[in-house]
Amino acid sequence: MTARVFIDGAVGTTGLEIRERLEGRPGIEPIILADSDRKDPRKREDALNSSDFVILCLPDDAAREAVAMIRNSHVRVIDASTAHRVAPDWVYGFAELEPGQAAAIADAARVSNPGCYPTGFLALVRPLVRAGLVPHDFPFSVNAVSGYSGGGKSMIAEFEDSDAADFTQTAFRGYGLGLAHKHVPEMQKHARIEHPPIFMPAVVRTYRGMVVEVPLPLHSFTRRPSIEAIENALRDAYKDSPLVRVLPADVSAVSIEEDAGTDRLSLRVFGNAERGQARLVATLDNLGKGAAGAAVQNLNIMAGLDPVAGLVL
Ligand SMILES: NC(=O)C1=CN([C@@H]2O[C@H](COP(=O)(O)OP(=O)(O)OC[C@H]3O[C@@H](n4cnc5c(N)ncnc54)[C@H](OP(=O)(O)O)[C@@H]3O)[C@@H](O)[C@H]2O)C=CC1
Ligand SMILES: CC(=O)N[C@@H](CCC(=O)OP(=O)(O)O)C(=O)O
Repeated sequence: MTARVFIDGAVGTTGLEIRERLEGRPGIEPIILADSDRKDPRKREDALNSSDFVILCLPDDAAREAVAMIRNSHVRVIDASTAHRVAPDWVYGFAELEPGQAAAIADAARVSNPGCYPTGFLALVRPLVRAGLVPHDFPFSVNAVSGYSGGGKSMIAEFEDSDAADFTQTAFRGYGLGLAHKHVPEMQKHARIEHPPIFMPAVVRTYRGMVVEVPLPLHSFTRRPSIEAIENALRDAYKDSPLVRVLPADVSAVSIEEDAGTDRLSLRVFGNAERGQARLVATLDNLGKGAAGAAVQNLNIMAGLDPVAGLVL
């Protein structure tokens, strides 16, 4: 059976990447509206109600609007936006996050794709909290840098189009300074931690890629876990995953390009045993496992296909 997949927002940054991953795949028929129709509410409503799957690659408000337009109970939705990531009636689309999560996604009618930064943070910390190695009331902090495609078409123009009103030549820009970034509730909820993490994001002058870091003062924890225990917990959590890799910390530097252009997520545990300090580092592509790769992985799981079909490993 061929699955009809409507991509709403197909000419946006994430939508285009999803199309690339679905093109020419057996068992999948992508539905894309013509440029003249793609914002026509009637045409969208028709497409939203006549597909097997809908992937929303829209700003949050437009994603909420699209969900409200769906009347056909057969239609299953994957939302790439922030709109439903902490909604209780949506399944969180991070297959590797919990035992049983892939099965929940496979059965779900509504799946919310994780945010790009939370993907790195949650992959690093959730297994440690689950195993009791880090207390659930620990005051986490997260440092992260992203390529500018993370901000979609408008941020791409800001960095590339010298005619854009907000054109910038900056190399590094820290933001989220009010500590109210839209990804924080999602990080807190799905890590199952007591306090919102202090999130320190930055955007840098490269198109795609991310480095997400979490520092851990192991000496301050009652169980004072070793660096090896932390790394082993992560290895154990992802031992069956083709996309999430735990790599040895045998490098002297980590670069943002490391997983750019792929759908992988790489984790490393650096540290200083004597000082009882660890530095957890995740690399990924904001448009790969951080967006389009995760959406296609979720579609594969929901449609009963090979979970990594169409993905770049
Ligand atoms: N970029 C990234 O790395 C990531 C993005 N996401 C999320 O994915 C979603 C899409 O982001 P991204 O692709 O970056 O954004 P873009 O701005 O690049 O693309 C959004 C697309 O949606 C279209 N659109 C806006 N409103 C409507 C509407 N009412 N009806 C139909 N189409 C509409 C836009 O049209 P037009 O072309 O005319 O502007 C545009 O093509 C967002 O919610 C974002 O938060 C999630 C993870 C990572
Ligand atoms: C560099 C940059 O600006 N990034 C975006 C997040 C990108 C993203 O993934 O947004 P969603 O997951 O919420 O869709 C931001 O910080 O708002």
